[in-house]
Formats: sequence, structure tokens, C-alpha cells
Amino acid sequence: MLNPKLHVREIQKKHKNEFAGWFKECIRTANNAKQSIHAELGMIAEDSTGSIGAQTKMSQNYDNWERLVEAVLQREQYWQMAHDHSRSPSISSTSSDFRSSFNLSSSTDNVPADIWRAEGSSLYELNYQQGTAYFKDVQLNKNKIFFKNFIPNLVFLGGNIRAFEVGDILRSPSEVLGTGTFGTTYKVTLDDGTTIALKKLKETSTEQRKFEQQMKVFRSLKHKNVAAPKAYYFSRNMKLVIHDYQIQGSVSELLHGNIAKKLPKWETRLRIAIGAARGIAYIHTKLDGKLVHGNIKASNTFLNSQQYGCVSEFGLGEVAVAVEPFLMHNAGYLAPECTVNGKLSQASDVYSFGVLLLELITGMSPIEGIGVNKVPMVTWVIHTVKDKGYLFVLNKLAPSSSLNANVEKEDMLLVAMSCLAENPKYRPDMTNVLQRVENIPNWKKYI
Ligand SMILES: Nc1ncnc2c1ncn2[C@@H]1O[C@H](COP(=O)(O)OP(=O)(O)OP(=O)(O)O)[C@@H](O)[C@H]1O
Repeated sequence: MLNPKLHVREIQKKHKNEFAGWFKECIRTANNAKQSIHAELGMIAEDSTGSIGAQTKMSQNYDNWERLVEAVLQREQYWQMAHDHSRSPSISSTSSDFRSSFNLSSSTDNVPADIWRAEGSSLYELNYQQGTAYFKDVQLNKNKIFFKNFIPNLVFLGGNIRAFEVGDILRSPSEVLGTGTFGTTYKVTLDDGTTIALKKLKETSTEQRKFEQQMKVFRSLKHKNVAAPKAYYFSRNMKLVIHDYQIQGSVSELLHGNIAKKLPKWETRLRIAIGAARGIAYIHTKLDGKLVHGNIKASNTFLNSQQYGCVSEFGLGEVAVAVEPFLMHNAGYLAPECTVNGKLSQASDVYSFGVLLLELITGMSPIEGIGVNKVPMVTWVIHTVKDKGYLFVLNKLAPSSSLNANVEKEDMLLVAMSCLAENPKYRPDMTNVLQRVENIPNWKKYI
């Protein structure tokens, strides 16, 4: 593999428009080719077990697709980028990070801004506004620069994930983790052992531009309590969203997946609450304070590497198949007004967070029935706190032998109850909720 440190600035200066035009054309042609072959092949067909991996036919399809894209590109002579340059590009072996800026007009959508070698990989990154696409090879031949094996498929959104291709996913073993509101999630183990969570969205007619805009929003989210997607794939027939696989499982599994019904330590639950509150409060500050998570629940909350909660699976309502909030798989978490006006909001996020707090305090699922009438836990708590007070509820659902934990659970129940106000106007905003949740623990007692 050649060292791709190319002295292209001179070329780029002289031929900026030519490069930009080339890339635009290249992406357009490749996308057209990709779409027509997808239409023919129908890409990923799930087999009866729901597995999407190790399908010879599929990898053949992918090879065909790759060959077609390459053929189209070659035919159109888009490979040849630097013809007729008066100065030949040279190869340097002194670069430590391989970066070679093309700095094409990055203000235009779909026009790449940078190309460099993907760390620890044989792929070459091409960055453009919506994310990062990959080439397999870059070659120099005399005064010509060749970009080989254009891979216009997966777009990476930053973060520490190694570059791979849709073909890698198709060839890798996968298992279904579950099917939710927006699609089916698979755990895929890549050939080097890396695991990813891949969500195949239900059929949607979302325009590519809208989809990519939402991905751009995801790309702008950088917070340790927010598990944002790492890559996506968009074609007419298939939309994939890729996250890191969360090895510790979701908070739902931690609370309810244990056969022995052993709850995580109270201290862990405190950290989950604080982390999730930080993540949601951060999301609420984005897009001029207009971004809504829209799907807060225990199965979308995970533990980050510091063992604090982090929230995932947000904003998919914007790009996935249109789902009325009350048809979402979020029974028990949905704010009452959403069942009437069908609109998710930051206030409805606050309500859902209040439900998550109750779940952490009691260890019960929000819809688990209480008493002979099997009243759902959240409804029971809301009514019983009003009738009989906080201590009665805690003694019944969350008894604890430690005085400190009792005090903290009571504080958390107070915060939860304010989030669960029936009228959204009376719910605190997430910044306020965060402050209160952060003040609950008496950390000295845990040292
Ligand atoms: N990144 C991930 N790592 C590990 N498990 C995950 C990951 N993403 C989702 N899961 C798990 O996969 C299962 C299915 O998730 P999915 O998001 O498709 O549905 P859901 O959470 O039940 O509902 P919704 O679509 O409304 O979020 C859930 O148990 C979820 O906790």
C-alpha cells in the first residue's frame, strides 16, 4: 500500500473547481448505480431465522454491486483526477498522520472536504458534511491520482469505531436482539471480534436529504452520557443505523432480566439516574434547545464506561416510519398529553424520565401490576403518594435496610413525582431535574 501523503495542495489550488465537480459527479453516479442495483437485488433479505449474516448470495450481490459501481466510475472516467497537471504530485514518507488535505469546497453538501487514511485500517477516509465514506485504495501513477474501489455505502459519524463495510456486516454472524418501534436490532460480530448493534429500520419513505440531516444532528452530539449512532447506511430499500454494542446490556435487562430478581446496588442505580439526566439535559440544549429525545425508557438506557447511565435511540422518529407516540413500544413511559395530541416534547421526555426514576427506585417495570386489581406501578405510585405519602410507598415497594439509601430514595421519589405532573406546564425542565438528581447522593457514605 502506498503512503498516501500526497502533495496535492498545489494541484488543489489550481484545480479546485475541477476536483469539486469530479467528486459531485462521482457521488451522483455511484448513488444512481447503487440505487438501481438495489432495486434489482432487493439487498438484505432476512432469512427465516431473522439472521442477516453469512449469506453467500448476498455477498455475491454486494460484489456485483461493487463491480457495477466501479465499472460506471471507470466508464465515466471519473477515476482520473489530476490529468494534465503541469506539476506531478509526489509521495512523501515523512508524514506521521497521513493527512493530506484536499480542502475542497466543503460548504456544499456532498462535496468531500478531506481524505486521509483511516486509523488502523487499509481504507481511506473521505469526509464530507454528513459523515465519512471510504475508499479502499488510493494510487499514484505518474502524474495521476486514482481512487480505487469507491465504497459509497456506510457513512461513519465519528467516534472510536473502526471502518468497515456493508459487505463485512453481511458476511458476519448476527443475532436478533429485539424488535422495537422503528425496526429490528441485531448484534453483529465482525471478523476482528468487534461487536456492533445494527438497527434495520422498518420500511420508510424518508427522503435521503432529511435522513442525512438527522444524521448530521447525531454527528454533532458528543457527550459521554449520550450513545449516539456511529454510522448509517441509506438506500431506497434499506436504512441501517449502527451503534456500539453495549456489552453490559440495557438498564431494563439490569433491573428485570435477572432471574434471581437481584437488583443492581443502589449506588449503581443512582449513577444510572444521574448519567441519564445528564444525557437528556444535554440533548435538550441542542438545536437551539428544540431537540427532543422522544423515547426515554430503560431498554434505551445503558451504562457508559464510567458506570453512569447513558441514553440512546433518540430522534429516530424523525427519520423512521411515521409512528404515533401511543403506538410506540413505550408502554408506561408516555406522558398523558401525548395520547391526546400525539406530540412528543421536552416536557414529555421529562415525564418519561420520571417513570425511569420510579423504575430505578422500585426495580419494577412501569406496567407491572400492583394489588388485586393489578394497577400499573406508575399509576399506583402517583395515586398512593397523594393518598398515603412518600414513606408508605417506599416501605411497600422499595424497603431498604440502610438509612442513607432510604433518605436518597425519598429524595429521588420527590424528583420523580415532580416530573410526573399531569400537566406538562408544571413539570420542571431537564436542567432543573439534573441539578436535583445530582444533589441526591451522599457520596461520602459510599466511600
Ligand atoms: N447498542 C445496543 N447494545 C446492546 N443492546 C441494544 C443496543 N441497542 C438496542 N439494544 C437492545 O436490543 C433490543 C431491541 O432494541 P430496539 O431499540 O430495537 O427496541 P426497543 O428498545 O425495545 O424499542 P424502541 O424501538 O422503541 O427503542 C432491546 O432489548 C435493547 O435494549
